[in-house]
Amino acid sequence: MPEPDCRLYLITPPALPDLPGFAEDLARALDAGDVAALQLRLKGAPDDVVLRAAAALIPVAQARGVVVLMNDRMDLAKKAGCDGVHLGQGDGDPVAARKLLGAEAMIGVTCHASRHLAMEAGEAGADYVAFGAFFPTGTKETVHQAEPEILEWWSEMFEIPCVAIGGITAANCPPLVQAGADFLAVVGAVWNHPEGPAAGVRAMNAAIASA
Ligand SMILES: Cc1ncc(COP(=O)(O)OP(=O)(O)O)c(N)n1
Ligand SMILES: Cc1nc(C(=O)O)sc1CCOP(=O)(O)O
Ligand SMILES: [Mg+2]
Repeated sequence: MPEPDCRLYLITPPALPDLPGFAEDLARALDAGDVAALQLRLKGAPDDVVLRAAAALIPVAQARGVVVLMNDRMDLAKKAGCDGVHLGQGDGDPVAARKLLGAEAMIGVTCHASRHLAMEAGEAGADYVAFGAFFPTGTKETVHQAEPEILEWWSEMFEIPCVAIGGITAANCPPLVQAGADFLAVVGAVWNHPEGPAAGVRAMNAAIASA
């Protein structure tokens, strides 16, 4: 099947108290539909916990053609054998990440709601720029609010893909898809879906396809 223009980018819940159980949930979620990428985002977890999670989850994702990015930490991305890293504005330099992880690595950069940050990230060699938060979210305290116009502007001006993030659900995502988001990054819409994560992936895929 051809890949859709806009794809789902899944981020792990902030903590994984039952790693074997989560690995099974992840496999079921990825088997339920189209997911382009998985980000390991275990905020505040010790390095050994993150590396153990990576060792359990990377094979599940990669076996299904899903690329795996480490959040925040280019050093752990390298150690764990991730396909790339997602860097926030305080998480390190994309140029240094490229040097460490190599030409094939996927490097994403948080740009909040800033055209300037996005152009800077593009010049630094980012493989995607991420804008958000588009909607209120219970996953993280956010201070920046983005509007769909920034996706429209970016996708008209630049070839580098853009990711939309923050409170995105099947119900509210159509304007982001229509504005040109290449990826929708979600936590709650999948992991907190009332019928389970597989249903969450199916709902997001259906909403993207009909947007
Ligand atoms: C795809 C994607 N976009 C944005 C973020 C946020 O990154 P950051 O601002 O560094 O915040 P934390 O995620 O580290 O709390 C992201 N993780 N992924
Ligand atoms: C990790 C993250 N970064 C954001 C940003 O705005 O940069 S919003 C966010 C949380 C995304 O989780 P959910 O899909 O549950 O809202
Ligand atoms: Mg970060």
